[in-house]
Amino acid sequence: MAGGGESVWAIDAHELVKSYRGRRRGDPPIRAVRGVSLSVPAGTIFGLLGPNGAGKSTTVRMLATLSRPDSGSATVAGHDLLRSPWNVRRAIGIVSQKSGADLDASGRENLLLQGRLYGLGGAPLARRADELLARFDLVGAADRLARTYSGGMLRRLDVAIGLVQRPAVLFLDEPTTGLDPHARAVMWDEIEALTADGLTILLTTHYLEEADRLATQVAIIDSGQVVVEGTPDALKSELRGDAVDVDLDAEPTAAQAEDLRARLTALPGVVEVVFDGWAVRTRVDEGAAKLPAIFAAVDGAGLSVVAATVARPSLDDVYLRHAGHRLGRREEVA
Ligand SMILES: Nc1ncnc2c1ncn2[C@@H]1O[C@H](COP(=O)(O)OP(=O)(O)OP(=O)(O)O)[C@@H](O)[C@H]1O
Repeated sequence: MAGGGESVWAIDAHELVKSYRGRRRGDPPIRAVRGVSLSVPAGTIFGLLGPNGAGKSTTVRMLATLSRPDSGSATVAGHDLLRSPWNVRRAIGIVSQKSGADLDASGRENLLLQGRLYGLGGAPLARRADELLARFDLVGAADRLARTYSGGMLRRLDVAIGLVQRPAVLFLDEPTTGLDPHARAVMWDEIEALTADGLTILLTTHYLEEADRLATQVAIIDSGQVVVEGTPDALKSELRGDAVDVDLDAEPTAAQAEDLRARLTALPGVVEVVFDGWAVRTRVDEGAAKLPAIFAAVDGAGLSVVAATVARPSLDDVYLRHAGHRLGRREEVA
């Protein structure tokens, strides 16, 4: 018997495939997910990243039993997705991007309603609701209609609703889209704290910094396939060197650019030089230590430095390298 909890993997998916019918008759099928495999250790946060249409939602919908894979297999919380979908359903919580809260009910009522859907009731459910209201800092607003909540409060209520039945695995779809920076930081702390109780979270996000901050492991998905997977640090350390950007006092002429490129590439540790208008962007091993030599090269080419920055490669750079383009971000809706 497949019991929840004993498996090392909270989610173990192999070669999931899903196509949709084309929009019109005769259109080829849309291959939304083309062989996605994921292994998520219990008690960790796994970040699924990718642009619009990459196949993230389809992957999550399959793992959450909301859509049947064309082929492939998976276990979620130790239960086989295809053979025991009801067991999977009982072991998971889903927080979609669109709020699932009833705006005409209070926060507390929303939690009680969700609990009843899962067959809970009486004093244990009332206690669970109180516990979640306290955990998500909603005690003061517990008996107010959800429609009076701020965006951050509503998102916290959404997560609380997803947790009423104590799931082993929580699917969190873009939990901070549309939140202001303060509300986002609060939400990040809340999400991080959830894993302390052993909860496993599959987080889909457009924010690379969100995945970097929260996820133990990330997978970048593009055109229905995982293009790269690893810990944020391992992925970033694959990119050699620091990003050293130097703003110049003028756009270099072709001769100056050529001269500067030669001077820079002659320096030990410089692995890339790109001219970009009035700036020169370089990737340099131990970038901070090389700044004086870089400044001297700029001087030598007859140019002056206006400003310079040294940064470690970000998950953004990793994404660019593997997906071949920057991750498009959605407009923020406050
Ligand atoms: N029900 C559907 N019928 C037809 N095509 C669909 C359906 N759902 C998704 N698709 C298509 O499948 C592909 C993958 O979509 P999916 O929603 O999984 O991507 P996503 O990475 O979640 O994108 P987003 O970030 O926009 O939610 C897209 O080309 C999309 O248009």
